Amino acid sequence: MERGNLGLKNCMEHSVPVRVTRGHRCENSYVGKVYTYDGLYKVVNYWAEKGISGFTVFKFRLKRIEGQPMLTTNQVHFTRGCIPNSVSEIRGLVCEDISGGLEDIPIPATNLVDDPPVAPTGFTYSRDIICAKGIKLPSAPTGCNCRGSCLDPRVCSCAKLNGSDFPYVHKDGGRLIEPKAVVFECGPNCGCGPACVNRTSQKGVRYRLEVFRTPNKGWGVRSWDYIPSGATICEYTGLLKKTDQIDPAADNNYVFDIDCLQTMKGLDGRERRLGEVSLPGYWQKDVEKTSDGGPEYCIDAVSIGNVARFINHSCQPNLFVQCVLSTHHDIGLARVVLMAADNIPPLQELTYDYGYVLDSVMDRDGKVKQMACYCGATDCRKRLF
Ligand SMILES: C[S@@+](CC[C@H](N)C(=O)[O-])C[C@H]1O[C@@H](n2cnc3c(N)ncnc32)[C@H](O)[C@@H]1O
Repeated sequence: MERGNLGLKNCMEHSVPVRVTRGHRCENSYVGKVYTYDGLYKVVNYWAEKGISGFTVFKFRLKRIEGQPMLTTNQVHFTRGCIPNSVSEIRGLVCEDISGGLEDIPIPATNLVDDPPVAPTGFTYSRDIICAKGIKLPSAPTGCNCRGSCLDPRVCSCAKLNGSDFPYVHKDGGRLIEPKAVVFECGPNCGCGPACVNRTSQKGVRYRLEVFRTPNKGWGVRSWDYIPSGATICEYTGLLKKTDQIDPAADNNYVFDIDCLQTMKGLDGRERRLGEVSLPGYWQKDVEKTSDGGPEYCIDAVSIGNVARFINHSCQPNLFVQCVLSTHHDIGLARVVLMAADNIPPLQELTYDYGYVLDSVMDRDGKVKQMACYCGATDCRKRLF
C-alpha cells in the first residue's frame, strides 16, 4: 500500500477519523462539480479486490461519526430533486415575477406556509436607487480612458483607485477577489462599455432567485442556481433619504443605513467589516473627521425596492455587504451591494448580517426595542437587535 490507501489503513489502525468531501456534478460550476464537506468518518474495514482493468484495488468502509450536523450532501440531493424547470412546475407559486419584468431573469414568489397563500405586496419594484425629494447625487467623476473593456490595470485610472488592480476577476461574469472598504467601479464618464468587468455590480440580477415564505421570518430569498463566492447577488435599492427623515415610531423593517465610513472606522459600536484599509488621500480626511453621529443617509425600501428588501438576517450569513462607488465618489452615499461570502448551493436561504448593535434600537420614548432572531445558526445571538 502507498499514499491514500496507506493513509486510510493507518487511520483505521490508529483510530484517527478522516474528513470526507464529496463531489457532485454541476453544470453551473466552472469546474463542472460542487464539493460538499460531509463531516468526520471512522475507517472501519478494508479489503482488496480485482478492479475492472484487472489491477488489485483496495476498498475501505467508512462510517460517519455520530452527533455531527446534518449532511450537506443530503441538501444537494434534495435541491437537485426540487429545482423546477419551468414556471408551471413551481410549487406554491403566488407571483410569477415580483420584478414585473424589470429584471432580466424573473423572480417568482412561492408560499407553502400560509393558508390561503398570499403574495408579497405593498411595494413597487425598482432596479435602481431613487432619490427622495431634496436629495441629489453628486456629479460623476472623470472616468478612465479605456475602450470596450478595462484590461490593463497599469493604464486604467479606475483600477488605480482600487489599489492598482481590478477588484474583480472575469470568471463567472465577474467575481470580487476579496471584500474591500469600498470598490471603485467604472462609471458614466469612463470610456469602457457595459460589459466591462469593473462594472460587475451594475449588471442586475444574474441568478434565478426566488422569494419564498419562511415559517417564522416572513419572506426570504434563495437561489435555484449554485452561486460562487465573490459573485454579486444584487444591490440594495429603495428611496435614498437622510437618516433623520425616518420616523423611529413607524416600525420600518426595510431601512439600510449607508454606514460605509462608520464601518471603516469601527464607529457606533460597528465592527470594522475589514482590517486596515488604505484609502485615497482625500478620503482619509473624511474618515478622520467622521464622528459617531451615525450615518447621514439611508436606503428606505419599505415602499420602493428590489429583491434585496426580502433578504433576511443571519448570525452566520452567506452574503456580505460591499460598498461600491460608480456614478460619484461620495462615500456617505455609496451603493450597497450584497455579494456571496461563500460558494452557495442551490436553495440555501441567502442571508447577510444586519449588523445591529444589541440594545441600540429605541422607540419614540427612548425605550430599548428588541427583536428575536430565528436564523437557526449554531452561534445565533438570539436577537436581531
Ligand atoms: C429587510 S426585511 C427582510 C424580509 C422580511 N422577512 C419580509 O417578510 O419582508 C427585515 C425583517 O425581516 C424579519 N427578519 C429578518 N431576519 C430575521 C431573523 N433572522 N429572525 C427573525 N426575523 C427576521 C424581521 O422582521 C426584520 O425586521
